[in-house]
Amino acid sequence: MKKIAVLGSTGSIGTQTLDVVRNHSDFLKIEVLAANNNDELLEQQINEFKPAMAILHNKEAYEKLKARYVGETKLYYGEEGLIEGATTDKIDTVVTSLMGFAGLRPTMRAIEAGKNIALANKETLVVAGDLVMKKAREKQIEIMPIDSEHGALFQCLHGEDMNKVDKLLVTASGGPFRGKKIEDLKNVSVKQCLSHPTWKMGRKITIDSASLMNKGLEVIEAKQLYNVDYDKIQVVVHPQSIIHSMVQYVDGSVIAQLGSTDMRLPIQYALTYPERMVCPAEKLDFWQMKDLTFEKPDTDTFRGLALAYEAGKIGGSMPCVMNATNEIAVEAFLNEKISFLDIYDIIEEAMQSHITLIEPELEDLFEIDSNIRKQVKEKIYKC
Ligand SMILES: NC(=O)C1=CN([C@@H]2O[C@H](COP(=O)(O)OP(=O)(O)OC[C@H]3O[C@@H](n4cnc5c(N)ncnc54)[C@H](OP(=O)(O)O)[C@@H]3O)[C@@H](O)[C@H]2O)C=CC1
Ligand SMILES: CC(=O)[C@@H](O)[C@H](O)COP(=O)(O)O
Ligand SMILES: [Mn+2]
Repeated sequence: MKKIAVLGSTGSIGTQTLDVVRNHSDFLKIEVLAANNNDELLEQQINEFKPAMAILHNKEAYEKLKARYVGETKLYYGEEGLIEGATTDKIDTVVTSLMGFAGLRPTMRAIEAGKNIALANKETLVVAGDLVMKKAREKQIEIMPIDSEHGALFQCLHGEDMNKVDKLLVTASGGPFRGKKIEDLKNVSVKQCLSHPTWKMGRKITIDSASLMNKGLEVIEAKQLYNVDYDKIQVVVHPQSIIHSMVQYVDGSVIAQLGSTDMRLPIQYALTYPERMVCPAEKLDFWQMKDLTFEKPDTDTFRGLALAYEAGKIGGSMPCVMNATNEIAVEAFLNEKISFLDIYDIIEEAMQSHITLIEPELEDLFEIDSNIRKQVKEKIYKC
């Protein structure tokens, strides 16, 4: 029985992870659940899965739940609580389905405690991939990708010699504004940005998909997971999102992984690997399938991808700066404080004024992240 902590159990990936566990309860057991604010949904999850521990990051939400809860699950709060949940002896695997930089410390502490990671929280690898991967090697734990592209790459690379890889081909839907030009994007609304053409996801990643920043974060995530140079990672726009990614080998062969747009498939594979188990995700029907098409990304219009390649190639503390700025800018866009195109300008400005720290330690990254957030918030909310 695999014993699991789900950090971010009330979100898009978290709830789909619980569905996977529901379907394979003979193989997977939830021992820890954690969320930020959503005490009501967390309580329902506690009642269904009866974990040993549950955590709410937000203390007020924890106090509300604590006041009414009478069951046996132990309740915790705050970052301390998250770390307790990510490192407890009661689990062997942590699903990191939290959103953003908040995932970094619990993930790192889980690795230090020898837990395997099923990783959805790409921001962790973007900000501190060198340190995280080094610690994972030291502790000999597995980091299994949940992100659909990286799960696909894992399958396409499986058993192959990395020296024979010519390119990782990371597919992108292109988002809701594919084909649009800068002029068309000046006044796009939050609602327009949140209507992703193929995937149903949390709000932050959906905005990242619209700006192509999600693809940029994924390029850095791929570099960290598979140790391939940036010039060997190519993004291919594939609007149907049927091919989740591909690997081109030196002989010209391309191996692709295909599937329906249902995250339960990569989540389940990350949790049951090397087993393949039945999954309720819709099966592809090649008799019904229409065209599969491919395009080059327009990085002049959707600058998120270009900024991420730049940050990734510079390395050190630069991806941390890009990520922190993006998180604050996306939040401000969702709160209608800035326009969609402002997101790019804010990130670019922060990157230009940052002096890169070449080999940052974890605590350096926490300090840089916190300072950048403060600076960017001051700029956005003053004007
Ligand atoms: N959604 C998807 O299909 C995909 C997502 N990912 C990645 O997975 C991660 C999660 O995305 P998604 O599920 O869409 O996000 P959601 O916004 O839907 O969910 C985020 C979850 O994290 C919780 N959370 C946020 N901050 C904290 C915190 N400080 N402590 C504890 N819990 C916290 C939220 O709790 P609460 O509900 O209480 O706010 C919620 O459960 C992101 O890194 C994303 O890039 C990757 C590939 C696909
Ligand atoms: C489902 C998943 O893995 C998302 O990260 C997805 O890739 C987002 O779609 P885009 O290709 O539009 O960024
Ligand atoms: Mn993805």
